[in-house]
Amino acid sequence: MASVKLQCVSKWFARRDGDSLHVLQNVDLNVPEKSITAIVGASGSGKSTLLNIIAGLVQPDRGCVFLNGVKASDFKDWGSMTYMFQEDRLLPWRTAARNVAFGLEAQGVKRAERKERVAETLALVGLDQFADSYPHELSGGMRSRVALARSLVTRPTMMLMDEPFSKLDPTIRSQMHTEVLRIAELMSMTIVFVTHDVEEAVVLAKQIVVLNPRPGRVRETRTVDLSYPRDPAAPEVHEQARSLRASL
Ligand SMILES: Nc1ncnc2c1ncn2[C@@H]1O[C@H](COP(=O)(O)OP(=O)(O)OP(=O)(O)O)[C@@H](O)[C@H]1O
Repeated sequence: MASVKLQCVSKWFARRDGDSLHVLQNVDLNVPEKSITAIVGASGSGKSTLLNIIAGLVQPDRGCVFLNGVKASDFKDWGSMTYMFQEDRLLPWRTAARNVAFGLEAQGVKRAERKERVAETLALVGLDQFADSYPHELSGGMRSRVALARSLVTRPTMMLMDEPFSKLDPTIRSQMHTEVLRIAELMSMTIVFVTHDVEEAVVLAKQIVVLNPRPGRVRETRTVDLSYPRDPAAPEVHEQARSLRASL
C-alpha cells in the first residue's frame, strides 16, 4: 500500500536578499494508493518543491505530510519510494546492468540476488539484451528505460517522477507512457509526477492537480475518468487536454 496526504502545506525559501519566497501556500493533496496523479502548473509554481516535500527531501514550514497514513516524521519505509528525475543520471562508467544494480548495492543486497533482480528488471523494461552496454551505446529511449529499471529494481510501491520523459522525442515518450502504465499496473504502484505536458498528464493520470503560481496554490483538482490505455489521438483525450490547457 502507498498513499500520500498533504494537509495545508506551506513552504518559504530564503532568498539571497534576505527576503523569503513564498513557494507553496496551504496545499492539500490526497493521493490514493495504486493511483496516478499529475501535478501541472506554470513554471515556478512549486511543482518540484511539492514532489520534494513528498519525498522528504524538503521539509514544509507549515502543514502535515502523511505517507501510508503515517506522519512523514515517523515514516520508516522510505525504501518503498523511488524518484525519477528529468535527466537519466546514469553513471557513464557503469554498464546498464550495473547502473540498475546501484540501489541494491547501496542496500547491501547479496551479489547473486542482485544479479537475478537486475536481470528480471531489465527484462521488465525490454532491455535484457543490453545489460552489458554502456550508457553512451544506448539511444535516449533506451537510457530512459535503464533509468526506469534502476527506479524499479528495489520494488517500490510509490514512484515520484519529475518530468522524466520531457527530453525524449514524442514517439519514444509515448512508448514510455505505455511502459509506465503497464508496470504501474503490474507492480500495483502509486505514481505522482510533475509535467509541463498537458497531453502527458491526460494520458497517464487519474487525478490532475493544477497549481497556480506565486505562491503555489491548488487551483483545481480534476479526475480523468477515461479508461486505460488512452490513445493520445482520441477525441476525448483531446477534449480533456484542451480544457486543462484552458485552466492553465
Ligand atoms: N532550494 C531552493 N532555494 C531557494 N529557492 C528555491 C529552491 N528551490 C526552488 N526554489 C524557488 O522556488 C520556486 C518554485 O520552484 P519549483 O522548482 O518548485 O517550481 P516548478 O513549478 O517545479 O518550476 P519549473 O516548472 O520551472 O521546473 C522557484 O521560484 C524557485 O526558484
